[in-house]
This record gives sequence, C-alpha cells and structure tokens, in this order.
Amino acid sequence: MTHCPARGSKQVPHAGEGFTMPFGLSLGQTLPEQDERALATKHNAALAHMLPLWGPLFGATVVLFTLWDFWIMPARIALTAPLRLALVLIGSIAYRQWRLPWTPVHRAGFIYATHASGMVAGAALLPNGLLIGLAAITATLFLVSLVALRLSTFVLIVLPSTLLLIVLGLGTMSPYGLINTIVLYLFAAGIAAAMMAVLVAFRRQAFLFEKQLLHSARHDSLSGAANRGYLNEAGAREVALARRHKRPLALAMIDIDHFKRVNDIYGHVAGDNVIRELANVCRHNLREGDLFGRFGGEEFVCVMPETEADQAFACVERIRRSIEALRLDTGRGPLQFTISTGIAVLGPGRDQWESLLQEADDALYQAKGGGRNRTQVAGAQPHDQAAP
Ligand SMILES: Nc1nc2c(ncn2[C@@H]2O[C@H](COP(=O)(O)OP(=O)(O)OP(=O)(O)O)[C@@H](O)[C@H]2O)c(=O)[nH]1
Repeated sequence: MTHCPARGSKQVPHAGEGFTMPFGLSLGQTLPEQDERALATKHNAALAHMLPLWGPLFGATVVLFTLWDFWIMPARIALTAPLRLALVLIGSIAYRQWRLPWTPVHRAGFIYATHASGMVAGAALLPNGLLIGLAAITATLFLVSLVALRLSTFVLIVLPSTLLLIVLGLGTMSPYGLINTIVLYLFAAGIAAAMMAVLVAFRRQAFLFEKQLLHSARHDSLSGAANRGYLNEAGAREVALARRHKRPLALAMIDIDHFKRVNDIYGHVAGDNVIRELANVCRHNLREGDLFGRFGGEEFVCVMPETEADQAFACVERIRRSIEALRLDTGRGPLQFTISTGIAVLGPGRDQWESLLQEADDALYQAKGGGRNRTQVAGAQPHDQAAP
C-alpha cells in the first residue's frame, strides 16, 4: 500500500515563483510539470480552433501583396506571384492534420514560417521591396506571440523568415538600409516576444484560477475530501469502468461512532478536528488511485479500484486501528474516537454505484449494530470480520 494522497483529496499545487508584475502577474513563473502539460494541451486545443481562420487571413495578405507587386512593378509579377503562391501552397499543408505527429503549435508555426518567408522572398524581387516586406512580417509577427508558449518555440517559428530577410537584404540593400531594416525588425520581434511572455503569464494565471475554482467546487472545505457531488460523479465512473473491464472494486463507507456525543462533550471545534483527523488518516492509508470523499456529515466513502474484499478489509482495519490509537488534545481534555465501516465489493446484483453504496451502508449498519468500532464486509459473517 503506497502512502500517496487518495484522489479527490489532492490540494492545488502552488506555482513556482516568478517576477511579479502589475495585476499580480508573474513573469517566468513555472507550474508543476503536469500542469504545464495540461496548459499546453488546452492551448493546443484553442489553437486548433483558431487555425482555420489563418487560411483566409494569410490568403488575403497574399492577394493584397500580389496587387501591391502589380502596382509597384507589373513587369515582376510573373516572378513574385508564383513565388508567393508556391510558399502559400507549401504552408497550406499544415491546415490539415494529415497523419503527422504535429501539434497545432507546430502547424501554426509552419504556416507562419512559410507565409512570412513568401512575403520576404516576393518583396526582395521589387525595388525597395524589403522595406514593405519588413512592415508585413512585423504585422504578422504578433500572431506568433499568440502561438508560442516558450521563447524557444517563438525563436524557432520566426527564424526562417528572419534569416531570409537578412540574406536577401545582404544581396539587395545598401549596408545602411540593411542595418535599419534589421534593427527595426529585431525591435518588433522583441516586442512580440515580450507580448508572448505576458500572454503566457496570463494563461498560467487563468489556468491556476480555473484549477483552484474546480478544486473548490469538487471538494469539501473541512476535510479536503471530494464532496458528495464529485464523489457520486467520479465513483459512478470508476464502477462503470471496473464493470466494463471485469476488474475488482471495493467501496468502504466509514462512519464516526457516537459523533453527536463527541460534539456534545468536547464542542463542535473538536468535532471538526475529529473529521479532519479521520480524513488525514484515510488519505495516508489509501492508494493514489483510490477515490476518497465525504458522503455526509460524519460519513466518508473510499472507492478502491483493483481491490478485493480481503484487501479492502485489511486497509480499512489499518485505518480503524490508527484512529483507535489517536489521542486528540481539546480544551476539555484528551479525545478518543472510533469508526465503523461497511464494505461492499463489485459483483452480481451490486454492479451499479447506487447498489454498491446501499450494500456498504447495510454492512455499516450491521457493524454499528454489532457494537461499533468494527469493519463489516457485506455478505460475510460478522464474527469473521468484526474487530476483536
Ligand atoms: N462538528 C461537526 N459535527 C458535524 C458535522 N457534520 C455533522 N455533524 C454532527 O454529527 C452528528 C451525527 O450524529 P448521528 O447521526 O446521531 O450519529 P452518531 O452520533 O455518530 O451515532 P452513530 O453513527 O450511531 O454512532 C450530528 O450531531 C451532527 O450535527 C461537521 O461538519 N462538524
């Protein structure tokens, strides 16, 4: 048995420190690896929605630029138009997923790189064209700040068109014009990269807020366990999965004995501490894949996938003995308490969430009737299972 906190009882992890900005934004802040991955997945999904808009957007810029080429130098249109068209066609490969292992970030990056390179290459064929090309890729550069989540991705996306701008500028511009162009371009790229950093900080903050909200909506604030709504939702899912794959699953319903008396004698603050302590002991004894939730006032439910009746019994008995050995300090003297538990396992006639709960509740009732401070497995002989 591992000692990882059970599911349904996890706390929201804090993000790594970063440089704090106005609005509480933290630049350079890092989230735990799992959260970074979840954020990237969300970002990719949003980008996948945005990608179809890029086609008409870039298509319109290419048409505008071709008209511009025609106006500036009609004689060169036979050169510039096919060049731009070729790069646009290459870029349009990325509008489809095909069967390539590329994410929407890769696809958006590829589209930007080919279209921006098309703008630069076409512009270089016109007199003073690179200046116009510079303005065009500067404008589209800001799209990259929406796409990239890391500076390295940003650099990788803008690198091809940047290199092309420098190489073609070396061949077609005066040194003075080239330096001006590069300085202006780097300035724009720097602003776009800074925008990217701020947007990423916003995204991380929104991600954390959403996660905290979701955690509060699903968990009980006193014990930190899953609340009844989430317990029912996640528990029913576990039962359906176990039923489908014909895997064992055990459900334990734990109830504090004579809790009303605890409240009456030691007060409600001590009663609340009892609930917290019980939740801590359960969390400590359950597996990471187990689900732990507060079913009602002083009643908790543990859903243990891949667990047979005897394993569930051993686990619950460990919890029961730990609780029995606890001494809590209260203003009215030391407090000891005990628990009773009913266990039900997935099987014929109890293969639904509700029927399992009912079985466990009946077994709990039996445990209470048998004298409390004991564990009862549904369908088993009380004397086999009861605590000595
Ligand atoms: N301190 C505190 N008390 C609670 C909380 N939720 C429920 N209770 C109390 O828990 C008590 C439950 O009492 P009963 O349902 O009579 O059960 P019991 O006294 O534990 O008796 P048995 O279950 O038969 O052993 C009630 O007095 C509730 O007010 C809570 O969050 N904090």
